[in-house]
Formats: sequence, C-alpha cells, structure tokens
Amino acid sequence: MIEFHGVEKEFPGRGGGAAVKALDGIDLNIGRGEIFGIIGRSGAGKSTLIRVVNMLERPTSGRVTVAGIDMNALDAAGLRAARRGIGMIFQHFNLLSSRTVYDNVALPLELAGLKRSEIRAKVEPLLDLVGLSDKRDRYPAELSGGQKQRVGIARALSSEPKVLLCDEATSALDPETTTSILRLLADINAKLGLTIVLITHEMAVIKEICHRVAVMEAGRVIEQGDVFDVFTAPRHPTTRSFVSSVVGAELPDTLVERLSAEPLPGGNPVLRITFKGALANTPIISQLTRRFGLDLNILHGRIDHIQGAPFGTLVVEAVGSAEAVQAAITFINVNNLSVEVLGHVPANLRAVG
Ligand SMILES: Nc1ncnc2c1ncn2[C@@H]1O[C@H](COP(=O)(O)OP(=O)(O)OP(=O)(O)O)[C@@H](O)[C@H]1O
Repeated sequence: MIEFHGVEKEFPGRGGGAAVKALDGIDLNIGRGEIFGIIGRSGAGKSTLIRVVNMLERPTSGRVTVAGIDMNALDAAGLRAARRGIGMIFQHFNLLSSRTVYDNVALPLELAGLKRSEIRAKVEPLLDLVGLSDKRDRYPAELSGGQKQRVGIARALSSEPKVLLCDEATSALDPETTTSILRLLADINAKLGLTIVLITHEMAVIKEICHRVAVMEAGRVIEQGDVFDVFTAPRHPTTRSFVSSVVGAELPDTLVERLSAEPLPGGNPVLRITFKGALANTPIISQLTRRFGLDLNILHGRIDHIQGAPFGTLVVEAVGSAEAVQAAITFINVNNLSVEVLGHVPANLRAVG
C-alpha cells in the first residue's frame, strides 16, 4: 500500500551548520490493511518519514508510492486528490478552537464542497464511531485530551481515506486514555480495513496494536518485522533496549552482580529459557526435573502477551551434573524453546528479583 524506495531527505544545516540527513536510504513496504508501527528515539527521523508519505516533506531523492501512485510525480491538483485518501492525526490534535466538535469533523467536507445534507450523512456516523455523538456541540476547550483525539480521528476519517497516518497520536495522553485511543484505532482498522501507520517512541504502543514494526535510528531502518518476532528475538542493540522497557528482558541487578562468566568450583550454571506462543504452555520445568534429574531453582521469570500470544522467560539455576545440564539444553532446543547460558552462580543462591 505504501512503498518507500531509497528515500533520502536532507535538511540544510541550521545557522550555517552541516546539513542533516533525516532519512538515509529508506526501503520499506507497508501492506494494505496493516497497522504498521515506526519507533525510534528523538531525532531518528520518524516524523520526517511519516511526512514524506503525503509530501508534507518532499524527499531529496528516492520514491514514495501510495496505492501504486508515485507521490513525487503528482502536480498540485493530483497531490490534493491523493491527500484526500490519506488521513492524518497529530500529537496536539490540531483542532480549530472556534468550531464545535461537529464543525471540526465537517471541515474537510466543507472544503471539498459537499452539501450540508451530505456532510451530515457522513459526520453523524463518524461521531458515533468515535463515541462522541453526545459532545457534537461542544468546543475543543470543553473536551479531555482523549476526546480531542477522537475528534481528530473522526475528522481524519471524514474524507474516507485508505491510509491513516498517526504522528505520536497518544504521546500527550495518560496511559489509560492512550489504551482507549489505541483500541479505537485497532477497531477502525478491523472495521474499515484502513492501513494505519503509527510513529511513536514508546514500545508499549507498538506492542498494544501494531502488526509489524520498523525501528529507526539516525535516518535508517535498523530492524523490521512482525511485532511478535521483533519482541521475542530483537537483533539490534537499540531494539533490545526498546523491547526490554516493556517485556522485562533485563535481569535484576542482584542477580547480575552474582553472575560469573566462568564456571565456579561447586557452582551452578544459570539458564534463561524463552517460551513463545503455544510453546509457552510446555511443562518444561517438570520435564527437565524428571528426565535429567536436575533441580531447578527459579531465580527470575516473567510471562507477557504480545498480540494475544504468550511470551515468557524463566531464569533458573540448574543443579546437577554437567552432563545432565548439557542433555537438558539439547532437549530444550530440540523442543523449539530457546535456552541460553547466562553465566554461573555460587551454589545455594537464593531466589532474587
Ligand atoms: N525542517 C527541518 N529543518 C532542519 N532539520 C530538520 C527539520 N526537520 C527535522 N530536522 C532534523 O532531522 C532529524 C530527524 O527529525 P525528525 O523530526 O524526523 O525525528 P523524530 O524521530 O520524529 O524525532 P522526535 O521524536 O523528536 O519528533 C533531526 O536531526 C531534526 O533535527
């Protein structure tokens, strides 16, 4: 639905400084009907990337196509028409304070020259969809942040776009309101089949609703894939640090302090076993104990859900012979769970974390 081919964007340096390469060779395909998240730290190039989709920023080089249309090649009238098919919502909502909820949602339709009856026929179901029918005559100043964003969403949907761009749409909202807005976006995606592109600096937002994710750093996409895969097996250190902020992959300090890279005389290895999807239901601990005669001392553990599928890690001290531990590791790998030896601890370490 949206394709980026070798997209670059360079801004002239401010105050005579060096030019800034905000986008540095972006190749990305966003499929029809998917919720695609783009995450990165401040300055990574996220806003620039989302703004080249509707040519609010023109790429310095490369090509952006939306539904097969080469956006760079459009003249002013073509671009106006193409933009009607691309809705956008913003962090600070961008509502007109002098207009009521109804009139804010109606604005794009008025500008497109629709009749009052046609406008009403479109705006009323949209207010219903975003749950604001009872607020239609209120002004933005009388609304909460979440309600303002609902108006923004209804307004973006008024021209029946095929694509909705969300520029940090929940960053100004509290966690509970964020969840309700994300649920609304997921609902709209499912009901209308709309393609949603969402930029954020919060991995929790990606985890909540995105199907796929791209991680940006210094104008480049450094990792991309299905959200479940990226969360359960992040490859790039930046991605790992984003992921650990929401799935607790980090070990407690008290355990890290006691871990030794080398085996300790009389000590025991520490294993991290990772469960994914249906495999999270495998009774692995009791199997290892029965089959290999190991005692497993649980040091740390966590189960999370990503896109409705369970994902968990369990950190255990394995007490038993070296051969039994090796056989257990082979058994875990054969069973499609993953296991990693994190290090070694002195015997009799008490559970921490
Ligand atoms: N109009 C501009 N003129 C000059 N430099 C710009 C302009 N817009 C963005 N930049 C620079 O381009 C880089 C990428 O900015 P961009 O806003 O796309 O990042 P971002 O990931 O969205 O960051 P944030 O999360 O802080 O909004 C930054 O170094 C920024 O300073």
